[in-house]
Amino acid sequence: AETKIKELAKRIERHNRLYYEEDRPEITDQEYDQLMRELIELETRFPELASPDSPTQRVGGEPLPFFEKVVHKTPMLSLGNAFGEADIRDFDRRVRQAVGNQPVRYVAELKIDGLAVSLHYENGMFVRGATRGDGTTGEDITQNLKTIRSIPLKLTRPLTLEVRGEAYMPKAAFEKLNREREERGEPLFANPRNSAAGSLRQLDPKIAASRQLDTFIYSIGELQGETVESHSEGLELLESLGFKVNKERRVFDDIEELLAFIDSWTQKRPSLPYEIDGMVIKVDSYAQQEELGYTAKSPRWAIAYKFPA
Ligand SMILES: COc1nc2nc(N)nc(N)c2nc1C
Repeated sequence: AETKIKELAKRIERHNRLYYEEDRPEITDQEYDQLMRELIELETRFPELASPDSPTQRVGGEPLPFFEKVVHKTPMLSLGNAFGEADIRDFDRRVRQAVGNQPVRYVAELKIDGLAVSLHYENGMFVRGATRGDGTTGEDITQNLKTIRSIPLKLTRPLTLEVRGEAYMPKAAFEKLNREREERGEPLFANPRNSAAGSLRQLDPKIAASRQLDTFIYSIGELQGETVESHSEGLELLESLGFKVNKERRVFDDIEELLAFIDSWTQKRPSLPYEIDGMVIKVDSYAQQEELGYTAKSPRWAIAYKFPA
């Protein structure tokens, strides 16, 4: 049975890759569902042979009676806001003052309009995921997060770490979901952010599994034994570990070019397949981030530029 389970899992993973990443499935949905049913049946008969990163984890198990609480090891902070160019220049001035006029490199990233989540891995295995909650205590939504295919169940290396990012619903999935709800006479979701939040707060993971949710990971927590000097390197490491990291990020040594980049995204925003509500600008150097530190609720080394509503 063990070889059968391993072989079935491999076949299903290959079909997942063909379907989700290369968009060229080789088998019909019915054949795929048959393979999945076989694997679920074998894992039910031999639970000790079911691996935690089995593709059956993606379909969601039994509904939970309630969500456990999770106390975040380090609080999930919010970002200070900038509403215009002047605020960004003020931020830049404050940063340069605080680091004693060393050269400063920034990373500018898209600010995805979704739900902040924290993902905890032990020896490379996804063990727990939680919502931000009030920043200190969130809800354990591990079962729901396991159904999001862009969240790796097993990293490419057996590292123990925590990462944070945004879970979101692509615009197309949001529109399709609302069309289906309209046909069923159900209330519509107001926007992709609400539908992502609503989907991840369901006690029944099969609902989250049906909602085509996705993620972009944007920060890496404490990490033993790795020497990563900057945020941009951290994002490269996250990609190499198997996380989905947004590609529309760029580093800047010059604030004028950064401002032009922000302007360009203000224009290009409608063309994105997901909603963003701004940009996030971060000091790239971890050493400088340390020097800058935090206020009671936000890092001094980052700021969120909010697009005009
Ligand atoms: C460092 O803290 C953060 N970084 C972020 N980065 C991006 N791209 N998007 C966010 N929403 C975000 N939020 C926080 C609290």
